[in-house]
Amino acid sequence: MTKSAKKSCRPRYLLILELGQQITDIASELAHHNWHCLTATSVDCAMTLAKQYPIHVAIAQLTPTCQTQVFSTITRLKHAGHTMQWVAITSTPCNNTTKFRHSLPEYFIDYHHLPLDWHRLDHTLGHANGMAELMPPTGNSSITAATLPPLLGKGKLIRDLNAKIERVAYVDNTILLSGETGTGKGLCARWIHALSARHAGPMISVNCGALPPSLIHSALFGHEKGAFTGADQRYLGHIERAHKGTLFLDEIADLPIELQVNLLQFIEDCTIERIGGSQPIEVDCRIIFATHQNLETAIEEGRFREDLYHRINILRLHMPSLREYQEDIMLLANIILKECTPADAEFHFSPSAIQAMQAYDWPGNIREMKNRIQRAVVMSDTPRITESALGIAGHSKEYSGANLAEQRTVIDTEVLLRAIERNNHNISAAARELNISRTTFYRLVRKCHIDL
Ligand SMILES: Nc1ncnc2c1ncn2[C@@H]1O[C@H](COP(=O)(O)OP(=O)(O)OP(=O)(O)O)[C@@H](O)[C@H]1O
Repeated sequence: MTKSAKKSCRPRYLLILELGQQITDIASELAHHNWHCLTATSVDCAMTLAKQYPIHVAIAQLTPTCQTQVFSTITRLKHAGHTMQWVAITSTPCNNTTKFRHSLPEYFIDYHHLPLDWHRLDHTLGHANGMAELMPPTGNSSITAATLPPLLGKGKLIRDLNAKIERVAYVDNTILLSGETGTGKGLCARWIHALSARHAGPMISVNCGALPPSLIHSALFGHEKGAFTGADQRYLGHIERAHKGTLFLDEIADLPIELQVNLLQFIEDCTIERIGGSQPIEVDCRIIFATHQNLETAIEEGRFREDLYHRINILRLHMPSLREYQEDIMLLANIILKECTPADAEFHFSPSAIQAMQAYDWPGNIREMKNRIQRAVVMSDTPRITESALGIAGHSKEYSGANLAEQRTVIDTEVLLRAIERNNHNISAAARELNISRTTFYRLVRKCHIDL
């Protein structure tokens, strides 16, 4: 028992995370050292305990089989604002062959291995607990941008996707992201890199469709001085520059078929050769591929190698198009509107704009939504953003067969809002102008959900 623990009569809570096989019985031993141990065998259980008890320190039993779940549980607890200090328990000392060795410093302040020296472990935990008690409450402030899920949305589709992204981020495998343009493949790749053990290394993004065919080989693999006319110095290609980090190859279906062989070879043996070079160069990077095209069709059309497809199609994440998560459309639109609104201004969507946005197909997905809202904010003369300002008039239910009651509400809302604006928010004047009583005016305001 540490001196501080003897002096204090407050209980010291310790969360023990056991998601895989138990390495050793920590709880019974540490109970003798004045720790109030709370064992969690699932992420939900850990979340519940973290909400109920003032836990400053936690232990995770870390084995190669449960490492991914452990890392993602720690991240989820962080997302929820639970910033306890973590200590790992491993069965053997970490060395060069331990798979999770690079991730340890990311998540843990220390690790102890079997056979455990209980006094040393108690000292580590006591020290962490004492220091944490001195810290001011942080709320969610310790959550960095990199650990917050970037894909906006509260619906099940996006929540599941965010959870899957977290899960794949911690393993070092190749990932394939598919989905329409503007669905957030680039955003997702950056987030995976930020969460991964390679986050301190470079993140190199290459759009395979944007590189001129004559330069693409050298851009990816580099060249030696004098390799071809104009090669007046050595050039390190994108792949080599991604060493120790992440290589994001966007629009992979646009990579010329001859280069797909070189890429496959690199994926197989992790070495490249610069053009004009004679030495294989080892490159250690994780590759994330993305495509908005259907790779299966590209194979049928002879534009994509089947062997490369099988090599990259192992961990695949599909980014849903915006129209697939309708329930989140207004949540996203309001967040984007807030981001675009200058500090001294205020904007809101008109009811018919809301209907039009919900009825619209969004072929360009969130990128299109961002662009439309940004343009509307710049061009609007009034605080009210209409479907015309968004450039999607004709998609609202007003025009697409909504029932009479819905159409009346849309019209009433427009009329009321205009009257309120014209009369500088003087409700009596607005009611007078519309030739209705104040009571009727307020009833209509309530029916149309207008926020006065
Ligand atoms: N689910 C999302 N949540 C928040 N922002 C998003 C989401 N999806 C896309 N965005 C935003 O939309 C824009 C386009 O995203 P991004 O470039 O990642 O899409 P993409 O799928 O890679 O598109 P492309 O296939 O055209 O390269 C970015 O500004 C990004 O921040």
